[in-house]
Amino acid sequence: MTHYDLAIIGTGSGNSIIDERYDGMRVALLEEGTFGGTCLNVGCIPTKMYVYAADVASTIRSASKYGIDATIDGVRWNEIVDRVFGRIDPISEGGEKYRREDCPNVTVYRGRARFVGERTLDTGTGETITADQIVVAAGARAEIPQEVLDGGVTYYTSNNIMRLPKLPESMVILGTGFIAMEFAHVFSALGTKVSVIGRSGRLLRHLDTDVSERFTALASKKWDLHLENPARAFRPVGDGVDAELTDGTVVTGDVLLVATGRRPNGDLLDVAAAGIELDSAGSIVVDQFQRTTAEGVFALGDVSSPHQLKHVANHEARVVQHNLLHDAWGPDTSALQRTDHRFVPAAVFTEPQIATVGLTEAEARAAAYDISVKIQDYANVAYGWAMEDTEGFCKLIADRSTGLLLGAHIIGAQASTVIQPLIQAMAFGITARDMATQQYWIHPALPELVENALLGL
Ligand SMILES: Cc1cc2nc3c(=O)[nH]c(=O)nc-3n(C[C@H](O)[C@H](O)[C@H](O)COP(=O)(O)OP(=O)(O)OC[C@H]3O[C@@H](n4cnc5c(N)ncnc54)[C@H](O)[C@@H]3O)c2cc1C
Ligand SMILES: NC(=O)c1ccc[n+]([C@@H]2O[C@H](COP(=O)([O-])OP(=O)(O)OC[C@H]3O[C@@H](n4cnc5c(N)ncnc54)[C@H](O)[C@@H]3O)[C@@H](O)[C@H]2O)c1
Repeated sequence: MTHYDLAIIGTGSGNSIIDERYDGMRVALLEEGTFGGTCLNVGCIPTKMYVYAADVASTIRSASKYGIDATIDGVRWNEIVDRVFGRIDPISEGGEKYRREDCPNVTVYRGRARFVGERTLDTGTGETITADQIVVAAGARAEIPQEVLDGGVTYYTSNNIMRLPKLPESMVILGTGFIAMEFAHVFSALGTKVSVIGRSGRLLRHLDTDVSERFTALASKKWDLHLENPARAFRPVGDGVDAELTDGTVVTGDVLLVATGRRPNGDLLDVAAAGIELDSAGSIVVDQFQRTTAEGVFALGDVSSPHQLKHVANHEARVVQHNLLHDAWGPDTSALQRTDHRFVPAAVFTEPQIATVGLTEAEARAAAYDISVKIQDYANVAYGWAMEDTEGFCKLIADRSTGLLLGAHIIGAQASTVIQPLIQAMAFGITARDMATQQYWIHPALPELVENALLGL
C-alpha cells in the first residue's frame, strides 16, 4: 500500500493547496470528475461568461431609452458555447497535464475515492493508499427532487445546461435560488421563454426582504412566474416536459432545468470509516482551523461550508494550506490560522445584479440590535441618472450604538463591484460615519450611491 505525506480529495479548491512549499512531500491528488472542479468547469466562471453575453443582449434591447435604436439580428448559441468552453476546457486539461507531468511529487488518481479506515483511502482505481494528512475538498452536487425523478423526464442541471445543442424556445426552471435566477437571466436575455416554479412567494427569498421583493417584481414583468405553487408531478411531452403544479396549472417547456440546491458530497465518502462526523445538513463538521473530527483530516469548501461560495472555499483552502504545514494536531495551536466567516459577501449575477454582505434587516432586528436603516436609490445619484435607472437601490443597516455597519444589500447595475468598499468597511471595523466622510468619493461615479447611503445613515 503506497503511503503519502498528504492526500487531497477533489481538484477544485483542493488542487490550489499544492504549491512549492509542498515540493518535498509526496502528495496524492484524487479526482473522479473533470479536473479543476465546479467553479472552473461548470460553476462561477462559465456562468459569468454566459451572463456577460446575456447582458450584451439586454443592453441592445434597452438601447432605445437612450435614444439609440438597435435590434438583435440573431443569437449564435453554438458560438457562445464555443467561446466559453473553448477557453475553459483547455485550462482543465492543462491543469491535469501539469500535475501529472510537471509535478514529480504529485500522483493523480482518477476514480471515486472513499475512506476505508483512519487516513486510509480506496482511490477508486483499484489501489488503496494511506496518508499522514488528508484534505477532503470534495464539493457538492445538484439535489434532484423526488417528483422530478418519479416523472421519468429528461432534466438538466447546471452541470450540462450550458452545453445544450441549441438554444431552446422555452425552459421551465425549478427553484428560485442563485443558480435558477442566473440561468433565468441568461436564457431569457438570449431569447428563450422562461417559466420559473417556486415553493415560496418570493424569488431569492433568503436575501433581505426589500431586495427579494424588488427582484421578484422586476422578474414578474419578463418571466412566467409560478410562486407559492410547488410542482407535484412532471411528465414527458413530445421532446419537452410538463410540470403540474399544486393548483392544477400545467407549465410546459422544451427543457427542464432543476436548480433546487446542492448537497455536500460527504455522504458519498464513507466518512464514518475514518471517524469524520457529518452534521444534520450532511456537511463535514470542521472547527475554526478547518480540522474535522478525525485527527489528520481537514475539510474545506462546499463539502463542509454552509456558504457554498468559491471565495469562501479559496479562503478556507489558504487556511488549510498553512495549517497542514504547522503541526495542526498538537496541543499548541498558536501557529495555526483560523477561518474568518464574519462578513461573507455574495453576488447574484442577474439583471439587475444583486450583492449582499452581513445581516438582513430582519436578522438584525431578530438579534435585537438598535439599528439605523437607509435605502438610497440609484435614481437619486448622478450616475443613476446617466443610466436612467429607476429600479436599483443600496440598503444599509448599521448598529446605532457603535456606528458600525451590520449589513449592506445592493440591487442594481454593477452591484457586485459597487459593494466592495462596504465589505472592506465591515472587515476592518470602519464606522459608517468615517467611511462616508474620511475619504474622497469620485464624482460622478457609481460609488456615490454608497457615499449617499452612508451619509443618509
Ligand atoms: C452554476 C454554479 C455557479 C456558481 N457561481 C458562483 C459564483 O458566481 N460565485 C461563487 O462564489 N460561487 C459560485 N458557485 C459556487 C462555487 O462553484 C463553489 O462554491 C466552489 O466551486 C466549491 O469549491 P470546492 O473546491 O469546495 O468544490 P469543487 O470545485 O466542486 O471540487 C470538488 C471536486 O471533488 C471531486 N470529488 C467529489 N467527490 C469525490 C470523490 N469521492 N473522489 C474523488 N473526487 C471527488 C469532484 O469531482 C470535484 O471536482 C457556483 C456554483 C455553481 C454550481
Ligand atoms: N453567484 C453566486 O455566487 C452563485 C451562483 C450560483 C450558485 N452559487 C452557489 O451554489 C449554491 C447552490 O445554488 P442553488 O441555486 O442550487 O441553491 P439555493 O440554495 O440558492 O436555492 C435552491 C432553491 O430551490 C428551492 N427548492 C428546493 N427544493 C425545491 C423543490 N422541490 N421545488 C421547488 N423549489 C425547491 C429552495 O427553496 C431554494 O430557494 C448556492 O447556495 C450558492 O452558494 C453561487
